[in-house]
Amino acid sequence: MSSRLSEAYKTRPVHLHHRHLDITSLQELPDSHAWSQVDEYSAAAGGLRRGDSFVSENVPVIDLHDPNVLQLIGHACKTWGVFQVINHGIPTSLLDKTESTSRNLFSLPIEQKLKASRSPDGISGYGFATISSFFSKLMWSEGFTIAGSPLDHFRQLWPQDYANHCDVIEEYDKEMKKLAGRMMWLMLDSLGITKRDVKWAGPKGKFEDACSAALRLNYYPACPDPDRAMGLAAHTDSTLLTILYQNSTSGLQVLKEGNGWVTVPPIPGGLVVIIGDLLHMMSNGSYTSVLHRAVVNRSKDRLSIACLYGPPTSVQISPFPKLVDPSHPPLYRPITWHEYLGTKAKHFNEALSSVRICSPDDSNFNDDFVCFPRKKA
Ligand SMILES: C=C1C[C@]23C[C@@]1(O)CC[C@H]2[C@@]12CCC[C@@](C)(C(=O)O1)[C@H]2[C@@H]3C(=O)O
Ligand SMILES: O=C(O)CCC(=O)C(=O)O
Ligand SMILES: [Fe+2]
Repeated sequence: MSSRLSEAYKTRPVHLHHRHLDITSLQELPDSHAWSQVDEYSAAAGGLRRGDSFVSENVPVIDLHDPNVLQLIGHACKTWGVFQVINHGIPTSLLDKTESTSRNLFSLPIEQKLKASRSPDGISGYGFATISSFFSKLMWSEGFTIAGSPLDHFRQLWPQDYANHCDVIEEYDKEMKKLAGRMMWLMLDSLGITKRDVKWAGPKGKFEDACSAALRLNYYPACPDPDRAMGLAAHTDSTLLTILYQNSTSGLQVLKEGNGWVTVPPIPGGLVVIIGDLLHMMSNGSYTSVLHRAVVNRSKDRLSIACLYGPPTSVQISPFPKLVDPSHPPLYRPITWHEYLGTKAKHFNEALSSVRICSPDDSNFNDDFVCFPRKKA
């Protein structure tokens, strides 16, 4: 796995002043984890509050063998910014093995997990999501990020049998990167972008070896008071795209205009594809980087594995010239992934609008501020 991504936080360390608490055995929600605002954004998007039931639209499920796959993907990217894929070619056995390694990791004693903690200027290791620093309350989840080789951290976690767990994670990373490269072309194709338009897609034009990815293992224990807790706060991903495996417990929700928060139900063997901020910029705003979050529940724990896929960290990302003309001026200034991760660590959900080109007569200019007002828990 590439370790270039690990450089991104060296100049902008993310200090988290939270104490680690073993939340798995708690019978009550401690004040440190009690959120007063769990339904932010919902009213603005025209939806109901958590717990209210109403019929809403469903996140598209796309069969990658469907003859209309390009149109289906293009439509999903524009209207939802998220979809699920089936017939993607990733063997169920690999998904099962990776889930089993992740479960094994999170079931280790807290002292053991803390031996593999993420450092403030690092990306890899056990610890809170980087966005935790924006909230006064803690999230009801544990996480482990892997960028580059997992070997050093896994040796700390499993001194005896780290090798097998490393093999599983490395195989998963390799397969996910291949699928992400394939998804990239399906999404770009449906925008009319060809290999000639993407100079950094690597020698074979398949994004392989050119792109970086980080894996984030997320674990959400069952929660004694789920309505006042937050598994992972609403955010967009700072990626080109994210491929998410979720086990059979639901919890992922996306914000959809006119519907509010919509649950992405787990489907056997399915994988969720989430458009990130960089693809939003490259498409000049036509593909939506969707605001999403993870909620928790009282009876079941939940596990998800995100492959956060981005371009080579020092390539300038900007709207494709093909998608720009006098009536569609570029909406974003060029930025590298490295710089954008730093911007996200500083501005969180306002990062995207901070990269937006300011034009006084652009009536949409303030849209991002309207959609993503920064909220404290
Ligand atoms: C490459 C990355 C994207 C990410 C920050 C990270 O350095 C590694 C973890 C990623 C993650 C996963 C959970 C949500 C998120 C917002 C976070 O805090 O850590 C994302 C970050 C992101 O997309 O900005
Ligand atoms: O656990 C989930 O469903 C969401 C995880 C996520 O959004 C992330 O890791 O970026
Ligand atoms: Fe995410």
